[in-house]
Amino acid sequence: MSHLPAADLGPALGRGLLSFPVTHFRADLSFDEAAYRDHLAWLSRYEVAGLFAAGGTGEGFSLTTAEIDRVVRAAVSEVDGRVPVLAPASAGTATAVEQARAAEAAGADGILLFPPYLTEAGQDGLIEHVAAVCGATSLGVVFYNRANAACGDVTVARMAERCPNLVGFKDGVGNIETMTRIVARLGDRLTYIGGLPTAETFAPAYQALGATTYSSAIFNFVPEFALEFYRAVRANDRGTVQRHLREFLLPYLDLRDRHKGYAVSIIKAGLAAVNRPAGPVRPPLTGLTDAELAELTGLVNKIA
Ligand SMILES: O=C([O-])C(=O)C[C@H](O)[C@@H](O)C(=O)[O-]
Repeated sequence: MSHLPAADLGPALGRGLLSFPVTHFRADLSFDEAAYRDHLAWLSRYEVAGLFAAGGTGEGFSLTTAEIDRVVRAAVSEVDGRVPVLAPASAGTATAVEQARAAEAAGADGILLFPPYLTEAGQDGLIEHVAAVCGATSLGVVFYNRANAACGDVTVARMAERCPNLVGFKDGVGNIETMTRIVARLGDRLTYIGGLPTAETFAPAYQALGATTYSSAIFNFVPEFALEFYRAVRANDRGTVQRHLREFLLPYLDLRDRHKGYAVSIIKAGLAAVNRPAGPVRPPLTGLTDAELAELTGLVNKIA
């Protein structure tokens, strides 16, 4: 099975917007592969630089390893080589290693390495975690800096030195000094990805820090708007960026911030709002109320 060489993955991702599709569930919360594939086929009309299957927006944290494998295989087959497909490696080191190997066998082009759950860890432990996963695969690996895997510049430099196939750094923390330090220290060695919830909000600032791309969850349900916003950011078109922030993104954030976990739930609600339902979210997430869904539908209709 041919994969994108690890050295080519980072530059490829840096060239356009990144898609993080939701994972479709039936009413009984089982994976609805047909609906998922249909969604990817619909999104394939729009140009992106990479697709991250079963990411955070894809509720990868609520899937079993066997389900992740099914979702990744469905994505690989549906995308059919048009753009790189990245698969998650998550949880503790042993599970993440297993998932990285399974992703390579499934034909994915890269790995998004999530923070290990629950336990706190020091910087040396995080380096060992990353080295174990990178060492288990020939695929390019993007490190997801967030929660209990937040790293400083020296740590990231040590990871990059030790792991030639560590190709990307996706930031979900939002510390400007740390990002500045990392980009100054590592330069072009890594591709930098804005990866905070509703990454559009931070995109102009992240571009100034060196991130040419970001993960877009809203691309799931307003793909044209998401791409227009991305192009405006890349072109430094501040007028368009600020208008889109005022007209859609800021009221959207107000709705998203009403409840913990809504950063993901609101994406499935958005799909319901555009008549492309993706089913419920799995616990521990909860769905939006009917009134909130109506508000979101109103917002989406304003930019349609
Ligand atoms: O795994 C994920 O879904 C993410 O990394 C985060 C989202 O795509 C985030 O950037 C967003 O909500 O736009």
